Amino acid sequence: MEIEFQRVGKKYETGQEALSQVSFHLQQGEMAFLTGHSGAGKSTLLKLIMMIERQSHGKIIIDGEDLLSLSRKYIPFHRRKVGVVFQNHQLLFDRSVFHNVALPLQVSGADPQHVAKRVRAALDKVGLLGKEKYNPMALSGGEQQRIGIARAVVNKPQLLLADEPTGNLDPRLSAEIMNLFQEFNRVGVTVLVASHDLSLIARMHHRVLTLNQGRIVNDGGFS
Ligand SMILES: Nc1ncnc2c1ncn2[C@@H]1O[C@H](COP(=O)(O)OP(=O)(O)OP(=O)(O)O)[C@@H](O)[C@H]1O
Repeated sequence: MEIEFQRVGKKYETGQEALSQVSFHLQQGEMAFLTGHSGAGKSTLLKLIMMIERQSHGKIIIDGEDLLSLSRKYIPFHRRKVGVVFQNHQLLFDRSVFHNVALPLQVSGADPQHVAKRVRAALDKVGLLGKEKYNPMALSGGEQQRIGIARAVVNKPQLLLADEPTGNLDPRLSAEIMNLFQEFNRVGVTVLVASHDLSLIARMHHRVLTLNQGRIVNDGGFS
């Protein structure tokens, strides 16, 4: 899935200008990192892609569609094409690993056999197939994050977004999580990861978009 930002700005109702004149183009199947100081606008940029927020200026084209031209009714369809991973993985601790991963499919009304097949395939990809019946609470932080990733990919999204997905993890687990993203990218998924872990980003050798006070100040490879 292709993403294009053309001079995008976002001003919140509070008057806070979170993004300004942001332009970039992420090709179908590309992987990139988004970095910058706290408050630089990383989460806002991801929220615009997910249509949780709407831009105040400029144009966002995703999968050939101008997001401003999409009506409210279309938002759930748009979101289904995008998998999202958060730092605090937002798991339900009163449900099993299986049910946590199944959630997005159940919301879209898929039949139970299809759900079971997709959930197992997603758990297999993140190395948690043997733990489907566990309560997420019984799993380690790294494993919990992998449940979040399985849930993000269970719909087979063409685009995977992550907001500080390694925030609470040690360096080894963080590298494992990043490798997982890389594997999804290898099979054609477009991946955009917001992170402030510069040393980890440097080791991944992907494109890096750097935000500073809402503006892109660098766009390039990490040398
Ligand atoms: N809903 C909102 N209403 C008003 N201002 C907001 C809102 N969300 C974010 N902001 C402001 O917009 C700016 C960018 O915030 P954003 O969360 O996008 O940054 P970030 O780079 O993701 O930061 P962090 O790494 O701390 O999560 C900040 O000044 C923030 O306070």
